[in-house]
Amino acid sequence: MAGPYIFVFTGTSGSGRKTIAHRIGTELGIVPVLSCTTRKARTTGVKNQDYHYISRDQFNELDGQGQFLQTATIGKERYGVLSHELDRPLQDGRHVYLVLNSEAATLLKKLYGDKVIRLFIYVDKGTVRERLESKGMSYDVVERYLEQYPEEVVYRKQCEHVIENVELTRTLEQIRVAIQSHL
Ligand SMILES: Nc1nc2c(ncn2[C@@H]2O[C@H](COP(=O)(O)OP(=O)(O)O)[C@@H](O)[C@H]2O)c(=O)[nH]1
Ligand SMILES: Nc1ncnc2c1ncn2[C@@H]1O[C@H](COP(=O)(O)OP(=O)(O)O)[C@@H](O)[C@H]1O
Repeated sequence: MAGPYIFVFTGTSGSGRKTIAHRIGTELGIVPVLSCTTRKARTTGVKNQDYHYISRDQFNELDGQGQFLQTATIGKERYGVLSHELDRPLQDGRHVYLVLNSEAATLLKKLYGDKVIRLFIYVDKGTVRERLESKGMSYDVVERYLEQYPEEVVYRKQCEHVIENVELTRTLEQIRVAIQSHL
């Protein structure tokens, strides 16, 4: 078996990256590496599945100790991946997956090279709005996602796989095939 690989789910916000990543990760036994965030959990997500939700003080303490591989400030909130959470499973020879924006995906690619496989997930803007509004996502978040869309969508050109998430079952099948082509 090749690897271990770092599968990075990236793409446009609200396209289904977290949903798809956790479904496929669980199915294929790939280790999730969750980011820490200072943002509050949303009622529309599965708490503790998406992030390690920590306080700003905790974040600053970990940051001061140099424990993060990288950090980002998005809006008013901070995000970061703990180095040991990524390196430990890799040292054990286990494949991992993360859900990250393009900035963090690019950094991982620079650091880990061919080990990193980026899966770019997207849907059109109208679908983002429709899906998120129907799930009760706040107006502000939906607007922010739509505003970021033009900037985020161009990153697909640099990713190893690009998949439009129209129908979930079909998307999962496409992702499964993409991942298994590396294993
Ligand atoms: N640069 C960076 N981005 C991250 C990290 N963790 C998560 N992200 C991305 O930052 C964005 C966070 O925005 P947010 O509105 O909270 O979106 P959501 O968590 O995807 O619903 C998403 O695109 C995440 O994939 C990280 O450690 N570093
Ligand atoms: N193929 C799909 N069809 C309909 N709804 C979907 C599909 N994929 C994901 N969703 C829903 O879209 C919303 C956004 O998904 P999420 O995984 O949070 O996206 P992201 O992580 O890219 O922001 C969630 O409510 C999720 O259940």
